[in-house]
Amino acid sequence: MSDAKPYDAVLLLSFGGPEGPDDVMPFLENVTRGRGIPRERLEDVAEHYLHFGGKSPINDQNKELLAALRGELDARGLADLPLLWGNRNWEPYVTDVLREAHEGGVRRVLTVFTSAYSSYSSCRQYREDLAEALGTLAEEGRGLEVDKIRHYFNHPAFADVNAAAVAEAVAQLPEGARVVFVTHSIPDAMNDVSGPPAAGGGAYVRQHLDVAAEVARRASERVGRELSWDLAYCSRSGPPTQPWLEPDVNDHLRALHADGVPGVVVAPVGFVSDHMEVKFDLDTEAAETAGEIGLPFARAATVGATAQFVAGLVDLVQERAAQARGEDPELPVAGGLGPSHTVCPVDCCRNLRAPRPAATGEDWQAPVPAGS
Ligand SMILES: CC1=C(CCC(=O)O)c2cc3nc(cc4[nH]c(cc5[nH]c(cc1n2)c(C)c5CCC(=O)O)c(CCC(=O)O)c4C)C(CCC(=O)O)=C3C
Ligand SMILES: [Fe+2]
Repeated sequence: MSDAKPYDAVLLLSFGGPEGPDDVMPFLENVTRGRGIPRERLEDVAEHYLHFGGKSPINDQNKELLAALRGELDARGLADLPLLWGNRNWEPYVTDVLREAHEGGVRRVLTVFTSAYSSYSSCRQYREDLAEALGTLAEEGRGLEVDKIRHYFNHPAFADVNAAAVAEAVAQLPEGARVVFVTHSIPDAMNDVSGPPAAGGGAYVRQHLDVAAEVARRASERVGRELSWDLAYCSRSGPPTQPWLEPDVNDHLRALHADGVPGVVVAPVGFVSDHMEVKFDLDTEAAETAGEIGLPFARAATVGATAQFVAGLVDLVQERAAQARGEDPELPVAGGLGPSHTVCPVDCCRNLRAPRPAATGEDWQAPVPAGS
C-alpha cells in the first residue's frame, strides 16, 4: 500500500509557539482571544516562556517530527507525497500553508493534529481553525477538502512508546515507586461535553484513564512487577471560581509523599512532545515540589519523534486513505475503548463559548470557492 490516494498532501497541524521574547505577548493574545483568561495568568505564562528565552520548544519539536515523518513516508514509497506543517496560533499559520499548497496544485489534504485526545481544546478548536482557514481560502477562490486521521491516544504505537518510557523512568527509582500520568487540565464543563454526544460526554477523562491503564499494564510487563498509577493534571488556567480537572500534579505529589510512596514517575501522556507545559509545569515546577518534600522523581519521556510512534502515525495516514477509497482496513487499537471516529459527529466536543463551524465533521459543508 504505497499510496495515499485520494489525498495529495499530509498536513501536520499544531498549536504553534513563540520564537523569541518579542513574540511572547502577541502569541498569548492569539491563544487567549475570547477565552476569558485572567490577565495575571497571562503574565505568569509569559514568565514561563521568558524563563526559556521567550522561545517555545514546540516548533523545533515539530520540525524534528516532520523530518522523521518525511523519512518514514519516503521509506514506504510515498516520497512524492507533500508533507506540510501549519499552526493555529503562530507562524507558519495554517491558512498561509494551505494557500501555498493550493498554489502548488494540492486539493485534498489529510490532517494529523499534534494532539491525541478528544475535547474542545484538543480537537474541536483545531477543526474550527481549519474551517476558518478554508473559509478564507474559499473567498480567494481556492477550494480545498480536508479530512483527519482518527484520535491516536489508543493506537498501539502510542501506548507502546509511552510504556517503554515509563519502564525506563521506573528503573531509576526505588522499588514501589508510583506512576503519575499527567495531562493538561481543562474546565470540568469542557470535559463534560467532550467526545460524541451519543457517548454521553466525558471522553477526555475516559480516554486518558484508558491510555493510563494500558500504558501501566504494558510498562508493568516490561519491568516485571505490577505498577500502581494515578492520573493528575497540570497547567490549570482560567478564573479560580471555575472548576477544572483535579488533582493538580503538585498537590498530588504531596499527597503521595504523605502516604509514604517512595518515589514517583511523572508520565506526561497528555502531550506528544516536551511542550512548555512539560518543560515548565513538570520539569521545573513539579520537580521542585518533589525536591522540596524529598520525593524521588523521574519524568518519563514523551513520544516525540521516536521511530515507532512515527511509523504509527504513517500507518494511520495510510489507514485513513484506505477508508477514503472505500476500503475496510484493519484498525489496530490498544486499551478498551475501540477505534475512534474520523468524521466527528454533530456537536462532538461542543464549543461552550461561541460555536463556530468546524471542518472534518458530519455537518461540515465545504465553502464554495469564489468565482466557481
Ligand atoms: C487540552 C489542552 C492541550 C493539549 C492538546 C494540544 O496539544 O493541543 C493544550 C495544549 C497546548 N497549550 C499551549 C499553550 C497555551 N494554552 C493556553 C490555554 C489553555 N489550554 C487549554 C487546554 C489545552 N492546551 C485550555 C483549556 C486553556 C485555557 C483557555 C481556553 O479555554 O482555551 C495558554 C494561555 C495561557 C494559559 O491559560 O495557560 C497557552 C499559552 C501549548 C503550546 C505549548 C508550547 O509552547 O510548548 C500547547 C501544545
Ligand atoms: Fe493550552
